[in-house]
Amino acid sequence: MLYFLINPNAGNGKGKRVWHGIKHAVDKRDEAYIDLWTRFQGHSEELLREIEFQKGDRVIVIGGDGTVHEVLNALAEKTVPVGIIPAGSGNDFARGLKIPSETGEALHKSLEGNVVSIDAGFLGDRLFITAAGAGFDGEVAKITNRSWYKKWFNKINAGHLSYLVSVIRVLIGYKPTSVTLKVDGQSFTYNRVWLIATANMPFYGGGIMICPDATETDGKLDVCVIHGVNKLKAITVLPKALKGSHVGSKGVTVHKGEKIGVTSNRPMTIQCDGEMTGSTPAQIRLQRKAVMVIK
Ligand SMILES: Nc1ncnc2c1ncn2[C@@H]1O[C@H](COP(=O)(O)OP(=O)(O)OP(=O)(O)O)[C@@H](O)[C@H]1O
Repeated sequence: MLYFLINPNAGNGKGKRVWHGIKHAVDKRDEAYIDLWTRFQGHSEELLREIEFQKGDRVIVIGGDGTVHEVLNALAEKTVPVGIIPAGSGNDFARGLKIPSETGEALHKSLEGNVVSIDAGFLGDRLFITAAGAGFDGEVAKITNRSWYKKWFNKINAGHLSYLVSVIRVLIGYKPTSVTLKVDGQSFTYNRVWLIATANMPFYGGGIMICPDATETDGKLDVCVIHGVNKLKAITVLPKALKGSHVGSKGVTVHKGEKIGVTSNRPMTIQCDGEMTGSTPAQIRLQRKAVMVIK
């Protein structure tokens, strides 16, 4: 069975529009399908956990990173391949997998693409697929998801600008803190830490290439620490991250590992796949080949 999991409100209504745009093509195919519609946060997980999947079943998500995050959490223990038709405002998961942003092409890819197993990160028992970040990016995720302007920017198809506005807002009041980072048992202490991003895939925050070398099949998490710089310098580092050219700059250190521990002097807000998920201290680990995706 083919399951379409649709978040109608992803991308401020784009999810619904995308489904209506492809329904005719889906109906014309021979394969039976069921369309599942999410109604609230967490609903994807409820819907999918009720299904007894059979061999050969697939789930195609129409939504953004938040919906993908929920779907993969529900399917982590199961061998059900997941395709994606991007309909959110950030779509970092689709971008990282090089899924076309054009709906028809993404549908074709979801139906005919290759099934591959990819790694996932875990913060406790919560799975993340793109990145988990503590500090500055956690605050940005928190205020973006609560903001009035996210809807507004989505309406004009400029979802990434919501993150940019939030970055500026957080930058004004953010106070960096000292952090002890443990990477596979080795300890590192950093002062004036702005953020620690633990990435399974290169992009987060709507196209920011925070860990350009992160690969979802290498059995490692890439950890980017931005530290030891004042606000003025941090302002110059952050825009470089849009292209991944911040790596190598003063105040940017990258590690790779499977088990990451973060403790900080002041609690740092944590986001997983763009959703606020608590605060430090945190234990993060990589699980190899944890989920199956279609790409
Ligand atoms: N019917 C619904 N109404 C409101 N929110 C919903 C609904 N269905 C799911 N959600 C929640 O909407 C949130 C945002 O969804 P999603 O991340 O897919 O879209 P987005 O925020 O526009 O895109 P992105 O995360 O890529 O920026 C998710 O946390 C999801 O649980």
